[in-house]
Amino acid sequence: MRNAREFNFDGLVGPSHNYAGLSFGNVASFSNVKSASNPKLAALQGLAKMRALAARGFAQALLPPQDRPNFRLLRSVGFCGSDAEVLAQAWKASPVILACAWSASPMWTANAATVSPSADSGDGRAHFTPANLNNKLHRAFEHAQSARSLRAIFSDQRHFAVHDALPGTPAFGDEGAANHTRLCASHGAAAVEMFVYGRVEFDASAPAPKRYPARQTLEASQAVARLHGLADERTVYIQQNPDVIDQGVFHNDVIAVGNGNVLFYHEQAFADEAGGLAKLRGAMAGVGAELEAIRVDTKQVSVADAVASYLFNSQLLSKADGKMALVIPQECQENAAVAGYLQGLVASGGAVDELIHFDLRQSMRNGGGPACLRLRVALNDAEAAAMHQGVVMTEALYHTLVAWVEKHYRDRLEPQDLADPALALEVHAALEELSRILGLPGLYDL
Ligand SMILES: NCCC[C@H](NC(=O)CCC(=O)O)C(=O)O
Repeated sequence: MRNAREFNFDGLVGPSHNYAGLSFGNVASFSNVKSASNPKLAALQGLAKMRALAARGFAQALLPPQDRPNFRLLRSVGFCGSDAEVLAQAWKASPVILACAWSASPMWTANAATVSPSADSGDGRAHFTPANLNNKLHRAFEHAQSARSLRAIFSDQRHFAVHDALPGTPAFGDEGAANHTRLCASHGAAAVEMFVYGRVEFDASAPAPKRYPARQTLEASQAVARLHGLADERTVYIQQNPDVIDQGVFHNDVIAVGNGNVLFYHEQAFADEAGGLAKLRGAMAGVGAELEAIRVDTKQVSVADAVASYLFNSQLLSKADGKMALVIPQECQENAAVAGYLQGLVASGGAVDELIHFDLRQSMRNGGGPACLRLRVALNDAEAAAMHQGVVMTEALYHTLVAWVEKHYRDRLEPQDLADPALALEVHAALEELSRILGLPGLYDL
């Protein structure tokens, strides 16, 4: 695969972004439950990141938000009547189910799908498997629109295959690219695909967390690898350390990030660090790449500081000069241990020589950092030309979307606002206009 570039598809934050405390095991989601959110600011913060990275020459695109509230979900669990009546009944009977139907969680596109570029797959096409996200009610229905959006953008079946999500049952718990990393010599070269799982459904003796749920199973990772036709010798499965899941590391991308031949990770990330790295090194030798492991010790940065600052939920981006930039949330600079560590990292002469930081506070308060907000899709020139162009970030699209956000988004949402039928009408109007802006007329089933 020549001339490949890695596109980052950031989630455009939807107009119903709110703090509902829906993600047990995600510390930020739980600590900010029922506080007031600012959807307008959230969307503008996300757009500012996309614009800045596009302006730096990184390939940048977006995935659209999803239709909310999810009336199909609300009606399927017995709320009935007009839309306004459905909202009123749900608010009275179960505000938490109502919040699930409103969640803007599709903004975290690292969980939208797992992606295997054409250089890795069995049939020379780029493969996408939307994640079923079945561990959480508010996320378990995202895959239908994720598949629809991906099929609209990657519609050319000569180049792309978008699968259906895995069966939505605990054995196949799948959280997408948040637990998946490619390690390779360059984006266009065949890579080793590393899948990190939290538990094994059919092996009761395998370690598992005790306090918080493990959302990704080995069985799901293996199924995705099969669907994508990945070669066994280039596929590595590594178990996440169950103790860090119990400390709030609900996805591997909260404690490790990889890019090119670099794996940046915390010493406690994996159940068997030495064994996992040996498997990676062996597989990478087969694709002519040598692993550069950047290991952060607990005495440098504790797991608690990693979770609070989201140091590892950063984007590692390859620059034209061969070095890498680390895209971090500003919380990293507000944490003394992490800020000190990062200063040393960029001064060390290693792969990472630049820090780019963003204010993503609105998303961070729900446990989503820079890496959660993006889905990586490595594409060669022919594939990049074949995908829908209306989602590629440009200065013009940025300004159009800022005006669209200013027109349609509220700057404050509190729990009781989710019972307001006017909000549902506002969201529909916004999404209808968005599908026109993006040039995707059939994007939503409105
Ligand atoms: N990759 C980051 C995902 C963050 C996401 N948070 C949430 O869904 C919080 C929603 C809320 O509590 O309102 C999650 O935990 O899956």
